[in-house]
Amino acid sequence: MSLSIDAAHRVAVVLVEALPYIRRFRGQTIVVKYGGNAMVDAQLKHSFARDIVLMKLVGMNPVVVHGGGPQIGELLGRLGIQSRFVDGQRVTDAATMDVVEMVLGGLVNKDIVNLINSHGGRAVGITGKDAAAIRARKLSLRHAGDDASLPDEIIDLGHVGEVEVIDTALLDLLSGRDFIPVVAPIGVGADGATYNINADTVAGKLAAALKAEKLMLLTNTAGVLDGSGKLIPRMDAATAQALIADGTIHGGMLPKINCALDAVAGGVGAAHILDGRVEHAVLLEVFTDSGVGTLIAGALDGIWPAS
Ligand SMILES: Nc1ncnc2c1ncn2[C@@H]1O[C@H](COP(=O)(O)OP(=O)(O)O)[C@@H](O)[C@H]1O
Ligand SMILES: CC(=O)N[C@@H](CCC(=O)OP(=O)(O)O)C(=O)O
Repeated sequence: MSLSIDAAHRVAVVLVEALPYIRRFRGQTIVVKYGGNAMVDAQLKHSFARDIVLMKLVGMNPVVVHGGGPQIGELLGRLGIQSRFVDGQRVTDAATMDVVEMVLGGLVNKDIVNLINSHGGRAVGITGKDAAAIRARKLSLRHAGDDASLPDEIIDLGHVGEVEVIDTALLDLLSGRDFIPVVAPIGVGADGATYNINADTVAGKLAAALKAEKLMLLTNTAGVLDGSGKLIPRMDAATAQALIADGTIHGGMLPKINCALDAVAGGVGAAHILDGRVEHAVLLEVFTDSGVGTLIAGALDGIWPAS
């Protein structure tokens, strides 16, 4: 492929404009949670893969964490296994766990690896079992009842896990050797048990463990919306808590906000909730001052301290 002089000139102008951003993020880790529409629409898939490859080429260290809830649901449906969610978490019995591991660690993970590699990247897919990168334990979900004098109800979600510790050795090795890690949100217990973990949660914990400069969570809205449906461009922890309390933030946005808040409290520079329906959402975030979507700033931004 060769460019005309006109096209090459346009490319040169753009590259020069991008230089300050490339310099700023060179050598920095950027964790991207990939899911929602960006993962099913063919055109968006290719634009996402190109963004990740370009980030790597200019010296950033992208680490991709992926979801796959709809894909798991589809195979469970074909197998006639019912799924039930409590607070956005899939109740996971042994048969469901097998399907989750097959779909996330197999189909979805390798599809993303293949996609990135088809655009010239060198992606390596892992689950949290590889090198025991994601050590997990069983999640005990607490539910406060209406009567505050009674103890919280503990809900058993089966093989759903929470992250105990992230071992970054393998991820560091891969990123350091120019590979792009693609991580499926499966954890492993000290006893070798397999755990199904919410992908947003894994992305947040991974970003903190890798001391990432940015955590980007792609979703299917413009970002976090206020009560009248308008995008909130910036948010601090207090505003987020107020919007959760009054119900403006609910459902699938809850784990995203919570993991974004955890990540910035854990030292990640900033977390962004981005519109995965927009082409090149990831690059738009990196190459603009104002950014796109909702920014939850961390201590490194100097806007407010991590709690
Ligand atoms: N305040 C809010 N702003 C934006 N989306 C919200 C808000 N509160 C709840 N949501 C819901 O959260 C959804 C995103 O979560 P989810 O569907 O789990 O995303 P994904 O599949 O991308 O992980 C949105 O589509 C929207 O329905
Ligand atoms: C415990 C739990 O619910 N795990 C999720 C893991 C995948 C995921 O989080 O995928 P999305 O990001 O596409 O929702 C699940 O089983 O669906």
